[in-house]
Amino acid sequence: MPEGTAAPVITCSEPGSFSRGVFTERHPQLIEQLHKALPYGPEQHRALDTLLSESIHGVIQPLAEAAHDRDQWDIWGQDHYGTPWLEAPFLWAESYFYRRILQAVGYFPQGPWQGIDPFRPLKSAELGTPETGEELSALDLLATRPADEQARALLQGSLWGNRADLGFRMTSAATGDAGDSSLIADDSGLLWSLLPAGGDADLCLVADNAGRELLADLALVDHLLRHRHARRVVLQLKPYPYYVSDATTADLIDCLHHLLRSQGAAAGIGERLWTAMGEGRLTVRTHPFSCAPLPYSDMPDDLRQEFARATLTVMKGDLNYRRLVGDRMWPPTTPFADRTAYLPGPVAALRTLKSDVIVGLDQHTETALHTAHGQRWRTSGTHALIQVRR
Ligand SMILES: O=P(O)(O)OC[C@@]1(O)O[C@H](CO)[C@@H](O)[C@@H]1O
Repeated sequence: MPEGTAAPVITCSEPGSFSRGVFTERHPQLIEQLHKALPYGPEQHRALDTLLSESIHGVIQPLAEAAHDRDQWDIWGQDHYGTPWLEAPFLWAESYFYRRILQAVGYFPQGPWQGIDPFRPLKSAELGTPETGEELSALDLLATRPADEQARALLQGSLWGNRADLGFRMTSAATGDAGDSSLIADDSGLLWSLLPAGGDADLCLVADNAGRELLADLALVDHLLRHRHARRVVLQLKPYPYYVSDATTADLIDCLHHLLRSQGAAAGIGERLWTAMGEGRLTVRTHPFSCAPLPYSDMPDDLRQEFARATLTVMKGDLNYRRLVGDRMWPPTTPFADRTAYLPGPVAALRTLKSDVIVGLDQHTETALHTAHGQRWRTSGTHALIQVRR
């Protein structure tokens, strides 16, 4: 297939497709939750409902005249404004939907709601769940195991932590698929060969969700720094709330406080990471492109240079995967290395499968998955992958 163009772009136009269900089933539930999450006034409630109705039945409207990023979105949206939401590229439309939620609740303009994350109540609730507590307690036992066993377990924790995505769980709870988990591609050996213990690696971790997933990522980062699998870690977070539970700096701080308030091994992780930030061994970046409705192949030069400096870039989660390989219906056997060749430096994807995009499988694996699960394995979050290109 010719580079980058031939596979169909995923849109929401097909009735019954996963992407259409995100707009027609998941988003109404999300807006319902947002109405209840914070004591919004009538204007905010109205704006949320108007957005929902526009996104299902209407055409894409531009951002408000006064929006600080109106010019940027006018460029990104020039091919899409005025067309039905459900016909626009899924990646573009979903990303813009989240930007419009922020407009509806008044997140950016000066005023009483400036900077109030509409998703924060959902994210905070997750940090207090018994499941989160159990996962942190399990770190005590893990700490008694040999370092390489800990490393492998923490990598798996970070990978499967991606299933704890709040947007995804709105529609997955009813599917009953949760027990059927498996790893459909496992390049973890290659990943560890790029991050040997006692080495000098610079790791760039492009984070995904806050809460449980970020806690698992932080436990992994702590181990990598402690055992010198990495000399320095750059953690890329979102500059503002996005895709329900995507991690911002505020979410990182919440997670660090949560770790510090915990008992045992978890508290130690919090303390070491706090120190590592103070010493510059763990740094945080919030590049505006992290919330762009575009694939990483369109990234600006400064971000490209950031990835080029890293010994390894690890991209967490489903959305990052869509942006990394392109949100298209690729033949599943398309090589991962081909789809990521544009990215300077080695890259790893750690992802549970929650959308239709998939590359890098061998024919036998794809056939077996299809025979056992139909198309559900692509979107149900029951399967995961670790794919690495050196
Ligand atoms: O990036 P994440 O958190 O792993 O997943 C984001 C996600 O829930 O959002 C999209 C649908 O809303 C899907 O691509 C994906 O399942």
